[in-house]
Amino acid sequence: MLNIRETVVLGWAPTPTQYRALVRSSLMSLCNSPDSSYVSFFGLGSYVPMTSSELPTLQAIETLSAKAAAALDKELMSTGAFSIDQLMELAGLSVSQAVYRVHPISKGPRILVAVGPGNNGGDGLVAARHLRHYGYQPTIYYPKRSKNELYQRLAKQLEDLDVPFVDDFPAALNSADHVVDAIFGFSFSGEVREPFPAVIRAMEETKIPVTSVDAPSSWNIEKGPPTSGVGSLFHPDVLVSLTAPKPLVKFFHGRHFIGGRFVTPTIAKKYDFDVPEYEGLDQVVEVGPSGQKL
Ligand SMILES: NC(=O)C1=CN([C@@H]2O[C@H](COP(=O)(O)OP(=O)(O)OC[C@H]3O[C@@H](n4cnc5c(N)ncnc54)[C@H](O)[C@@H]3O)[C@@H](O)[C@H]2O)[C@H](O)CC1
Ligand SMILES: [K+]
Repeated sequence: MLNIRETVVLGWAPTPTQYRALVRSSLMSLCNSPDSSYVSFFGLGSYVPMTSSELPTLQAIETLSAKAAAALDKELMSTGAFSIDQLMELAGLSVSQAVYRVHPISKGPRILVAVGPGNNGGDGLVAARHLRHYGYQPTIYYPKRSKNELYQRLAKQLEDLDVPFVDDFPAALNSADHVVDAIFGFSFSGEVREPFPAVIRAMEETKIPVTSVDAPSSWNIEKGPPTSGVGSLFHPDVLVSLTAPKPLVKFFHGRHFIGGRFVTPTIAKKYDFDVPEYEGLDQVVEVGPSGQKL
């Protein structure tokens, strides 16, 4: 959409409704810009009478709390009639597509995937398989292997593709071109327990780009990065929010994608978020700071 200055230059006279939309979208981008003093400088809000509900808030992106995300997951697998395998396959496929977009093979094929003990880790295992089929060379760090049959099958599928599993994450980082952080998602809570503190520290310090699955691991789902200690300096370059962003996104400043193309309009309405506009075959949509499609 054109911004206010562009419309003035073009000499186009907007109708009151169009003007209102322009003011709103300009305010939205200004509010989300690092220099929000522009808002008062232009005094845009005073040109058109706007109700308080029309005025954008600083963080307009729609988010799902950890509790709501877990309830939604449960609902998809009960009334929604999905199996966990299906959801995880689509979640992992989304992650693989986001990695393909931000880190094409020409930037380096070696993808180190850090896999946690729960479903976030499962998304990472699925993403690694797709990345392998795209021609990348994934390596898996999976220190807390689950006995659950689903994860065992996902690991076997990778072994059958000769994808290596390694025990030393910091060492593996030395020969990686990109990292996928699939350690913890929306069920993470408290302080990071062993053996993951060293892994989070390595991701804090590395210069290699990191893509986090659903949440930067170690961040509180509502409050973002810990104020001190492990994870307080962890700022991944890319985040793939699954189904809908979690509240922690307001602390995230990198490239942000939404994936998990399986939500029905009815479920989205019930949980009060919009399904993003996926294009064509895409399993991810890149969004800006206020959740708008880029
Ligand atoms: N609908 C969707 O969008 C889907 C998302 N998926 C992914 O699933 C995760 C949530 O998975 P869940 O199994 O509930 O939990 P996590 O993977 O986040 O982690 C649980 C795991 O971690 C351990 N743990 C928790 N806190 C700590 C800690 N402080 N230190 C060490 N370990 C910890 C806990 O014991 C468990 O073992 C979601 O984010 C998406 O990525 C689904 O794949 C598909 C549907
Ligand atoms: K993660």
